[in-house]
Amino acid sequence: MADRVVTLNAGSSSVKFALFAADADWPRLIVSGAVEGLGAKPRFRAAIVDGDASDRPLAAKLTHKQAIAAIFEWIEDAYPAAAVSAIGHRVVHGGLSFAAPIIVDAETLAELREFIPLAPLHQPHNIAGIEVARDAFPHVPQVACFDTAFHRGHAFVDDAYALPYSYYERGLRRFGFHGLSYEYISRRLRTIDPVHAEGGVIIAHLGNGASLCAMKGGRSIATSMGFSALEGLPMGTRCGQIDPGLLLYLLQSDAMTPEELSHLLYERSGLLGLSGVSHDMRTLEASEDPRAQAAIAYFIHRIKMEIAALAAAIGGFDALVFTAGIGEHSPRVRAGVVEGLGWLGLTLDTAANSRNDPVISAAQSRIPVFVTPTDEEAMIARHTIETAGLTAAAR
Ligand SMILES: Nc1ncnc2c1ncn2[C@@H]1O[C@H](COP(=O)(O)OP(=O)(O)O)[C@@H](O)[C@H]1O
Ligand SMILES: CC(=O)OP(=O)(O)O
Ligand SMILES: [Mg+2]
Repeated sequence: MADRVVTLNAGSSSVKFALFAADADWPRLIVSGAVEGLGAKPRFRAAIVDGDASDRPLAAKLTHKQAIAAIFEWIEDAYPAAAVSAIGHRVVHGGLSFAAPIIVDAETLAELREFIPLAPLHQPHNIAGIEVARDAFPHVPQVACFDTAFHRGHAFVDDAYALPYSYYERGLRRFGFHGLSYEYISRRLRTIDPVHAEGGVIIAHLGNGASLCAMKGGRSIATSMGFSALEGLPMGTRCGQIDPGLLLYLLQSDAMTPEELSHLLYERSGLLGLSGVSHDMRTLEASEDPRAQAAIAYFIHRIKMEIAALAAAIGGFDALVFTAGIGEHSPRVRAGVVEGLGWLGLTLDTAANSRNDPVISAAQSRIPVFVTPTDEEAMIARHTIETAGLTAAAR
């Protein structure tokens, strides 16, 4: 039987998982699922490809570790014969040290813990995933796949903050995130539109976390996120671009503690903070509250501004791609962005946009606009198969 690979993608309130077979040119999905609603009303759901689906509530106070343990129990129950050959983890921060996927050992795990303050919504849960997986499958390689890796190799001007140079040398620089998603889209675009894929491409990954990536020849040149996953676009609960002077003001004049400030910026800001209604775009779009509408308008405005800035970083672009929850499913946000960039030569096909078609630009648009579903799980599986050396055995 072909090797089996499990992937884990642990975020602030959910843990997504998947089981893949390593028996083709590209990982073949067998089952995908998630524990969602952690901290509120957690649910477990799983769907077997061409098979049954399950969806059930879980205990209210479930921790991330317990959620991950429940996922492994389910996999072992559902697939007792499926020897798992490797487990791949999305790890959002790899700092300066990790520019490619690696098999995790005790030393790397200790190093990954050092990045927890740089990604407090993700890194602790990513590490918990590795720990639980190691306990459940002690003899199976655990592969860490980094969100930051795709962006390593940026030029100094796209990597630096204008602090004293010694800070740059210490690693206080712009890392960028969502790299597994960008890498996947970069590969997909090569099959969808090979000509434009080699040119300047801007990808808008608009999910709960949101960022933009400017690529050339399929490689990341610049991105809107920086040292942490706070910079750039406003997000579900994160602030995005902000004046550092304002943070100093909150620390000094409001006497906020660093913990309070962190909570404000990561969990009480963004769409939730502006609207006072929700972090969730679907809820905001359905709301008649003027603040919900203002939050959407702000989101669209910042996306337009950041796209124009990234366009300057790569000397103009030949294609725009929308992906992730909002990018794939919100005609309203995409219309706001594309119509707002009409001066750059983008023209929307309104009907195609309302259908979430793969191409939403009009025939006369100078720049084509795509809607492409992302697949971080498949990218993790691919890296895991390669890093754990399963490819040759599987083919
Ligand atoms: N049909 C839709 N219309 C508008 N927004 C949507 C739709 N479906 C999903 N979204 C939004 O996508 C976001 C979640 O994106 P997703 O990529 O799943 O996030 P995560 O970062 O948790 O992986 C939420 O704001 C959600 O409301
Ligand atoms: C890095 C990041 O923001 O990830 P997510 O979109 O999964 O929250
Ligand atoms: Mg995500």
